[in-house]
Amino acid sequence: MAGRQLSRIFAGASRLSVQQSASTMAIPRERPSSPPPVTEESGSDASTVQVHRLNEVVVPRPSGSSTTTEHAVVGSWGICPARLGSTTDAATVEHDSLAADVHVRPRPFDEIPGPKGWPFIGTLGTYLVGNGLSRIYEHQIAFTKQYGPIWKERLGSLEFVNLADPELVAMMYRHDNKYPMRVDMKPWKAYRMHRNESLGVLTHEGKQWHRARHLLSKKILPPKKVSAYVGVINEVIEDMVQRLRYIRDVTNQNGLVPELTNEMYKWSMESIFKILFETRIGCLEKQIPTESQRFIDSIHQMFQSGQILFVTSPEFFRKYSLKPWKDHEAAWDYIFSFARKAVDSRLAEISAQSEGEGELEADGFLTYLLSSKQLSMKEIYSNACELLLAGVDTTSNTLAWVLYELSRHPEVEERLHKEVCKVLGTDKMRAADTDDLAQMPYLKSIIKEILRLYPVVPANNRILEKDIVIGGYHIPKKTIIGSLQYVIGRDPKVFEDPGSFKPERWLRDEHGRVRCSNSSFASVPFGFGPRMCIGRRIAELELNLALAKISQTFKLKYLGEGTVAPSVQGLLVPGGPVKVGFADR
Ligand code: HEM
Repeated sequence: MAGRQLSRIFAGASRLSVQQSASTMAIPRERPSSPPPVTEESGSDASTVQVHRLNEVVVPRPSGSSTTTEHAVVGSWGICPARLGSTTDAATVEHDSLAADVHVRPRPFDEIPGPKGWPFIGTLGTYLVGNGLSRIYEHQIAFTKQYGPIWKERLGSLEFVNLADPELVAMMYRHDNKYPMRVDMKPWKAYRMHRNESLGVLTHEGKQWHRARHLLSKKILPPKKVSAYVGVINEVIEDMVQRLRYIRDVTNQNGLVPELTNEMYKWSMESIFKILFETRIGCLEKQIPTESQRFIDSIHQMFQSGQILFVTSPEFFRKYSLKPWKDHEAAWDYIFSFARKAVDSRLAEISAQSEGEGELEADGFLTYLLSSKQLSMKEIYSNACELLLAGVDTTSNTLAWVLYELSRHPEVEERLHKEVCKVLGTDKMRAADTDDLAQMPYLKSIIKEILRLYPVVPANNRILEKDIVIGGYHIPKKTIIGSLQYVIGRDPKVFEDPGSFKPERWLRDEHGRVRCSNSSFASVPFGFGPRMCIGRRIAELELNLALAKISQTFKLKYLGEGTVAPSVQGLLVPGGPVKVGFADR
C-alpha cells in the first residue's frame, strides 16, 4: 500500500495508544462537537482562539503524575494570545473553567515521564520487536496507561512529547505558530535538493509554505469551490461501482471483491488525479494502462524506501549509493516525470485553447494554478505531486474501513439506505450533490465515526516556535509535540463505549449539539488550524458521495472470519484483507 510513511509526513511518528485520560482534564461542560469551521477566504480553520487574560490561562496537570502543582501558567511563557484571533465558545468555556492558581510554576521538561527505551535508538527498539511498528498502538496503550496523558520518548534521533488527552491537544493547536510546523520529511527534501526540484505545501515551511497554501487552498478548501468537483467525483464513483461489479462477477464467490483495499486505492487515485490534473488515467478500467500502473508502483516504492531514510539519514544512504536511497530516488523520478507530463499536456491544451482552438475550461484545479502564474513550473510540479500523494491512501483506506464496518452492521447499513432513498428517491442512477448531502446527517456521522475509530493519520504533530506549558510541564520551543488521535478516539473517558461502531453518537440533538464527547478536540482527524488538511473538503466530498452511491447500489455482507485489526503502515490501514460481499439492490 502506498502511503507507508504518511504518518511521518503528517505525524512524525505515530504514537498510538489508548490513554488514561486525566480526570482533572475533563471539563464537564457542553462544547461544540467540532472545532470552529473553515473560513472561505483563508481556507483555514478558525483555529484561533482568543485567550482572554494573559497569565490566566492555566493547564491542569495530569492526574496520577503529580504530588504538588495542579496548574501551570501558559501566558507567562511568552505565548502571545493576541495573535490567536477570534473567540469561540469552546475556548472561552475551557479557559474560564481552568483559570485558577496562576502563580504555580510548571515542572521542568525532564520530569515528563516516559519509557527510557534502548541505548541510541530509544523506543524504536521496542517497536521493532515482535509485530514491529505496525502494532505500535499496543505499546502506546501501555505507555499511556503507565505514564498518563503526557509522556515523552526518544525515537531514534528524535524526541517526542506525546499528548493523549483532547484538552492537551487543544493547547498544542491553539498555540500554533503563525506558520505551523510539523516534523521534517528528510528524504523528500533530500530528493528535491539533489534533483533541484521545488518543495510543495506539505514540505515547505514559513512564508513559502504560506504562499503556496494560500494559493492552493483558494481552489480546494472553500465549500463553494469544492462543490464544483461534484460532477467529476461522481463520474469516477460511477466507474468504481461498475468495476466492483465486474470484479465481483468475474470472481463469482458470494459477491466477494478480492483485494478490496487495493480497489479503493484505484478509485481514490483516479478521483484525485481527475480533480487535480483534469485527466483520467484509467485506474478503473479492466486493464490498467502500463504507465498508470507504474505510477502507482512508484508511489509504493517511494513510501517503502523512504521508511528507513526517515528515521536515519538520507544523506548517508545517498553518499554510499545504498539501495534504499537508489529506490527512493528512482521512485520519485518516475512520480515527477508522470506528474510533469500531466501538467505539461494540460498546459499545451490551455495554450491551444487560448489561441482560439477551443474554449478554455478555467474551472479545473490545474488550469487555475497554471493561469494564476503565481507559482513557477517547478513549484506546480511539486505541489501537484504532494497533493496527489496525500490524497490517495487517506481516502482509500477510510472508505475501506467504511465498507468493513457497514458490512458488519446491517442495522447501520439499513438506516443509511433509508436516509439515502429518502433524499435521492428510488432512482438508483440519480447521483447525489451537495444539497442532497446536506440532508444526510446519518451518512456524515458514519464517516465521522470511522475517522474516530480508524483515523487514517493516527497522530499529528507540531513544532512550536516558543516555549509552552502543557499538562503542567514546561516544553521548550522546537520540541516535537505529538497528538495521539487514535488513542483519544478509543478512550472510554472521552467516548462512551469507544470500541463500538455507533455513528448515531455524532448526530446533533434538537439544540444542534453533539453530545458524544465533552471536548471539541476529541476527534480532529484532519488536524487543526491554518495547517490542517488542505484536502479535507475534497476528501469529505469524495467519501460522502461514494458512500451515498454504494448505499444506493449494493447491499453488503461481511465474508471475513473475525475482525480486522488496524495496522500502522505509516497510515492506519486495515491489517488484513477486508472481505466484503456486494449484492445488487
Ligand atoms: C480521509 C482523508 C484525509 C485525512 C484523514 C487527512 C488528514 C490529514 C492530516 C491529519 C493532515 C495534517 C494536518 C495538520 O498538520 O494539522 C493533513 C495534511 C495534508 N493533507 Fe490531508 N487528509 C485526508 C485527505 C487528503 C486529500 C484528499 C488531500 C488532497 C487533496 C490531502 C492533502 C493534504 C495536504 C497537502 C496536507 C499538508 C497541508 C499543509 O501542510 O499545509 N489530504 N491531512
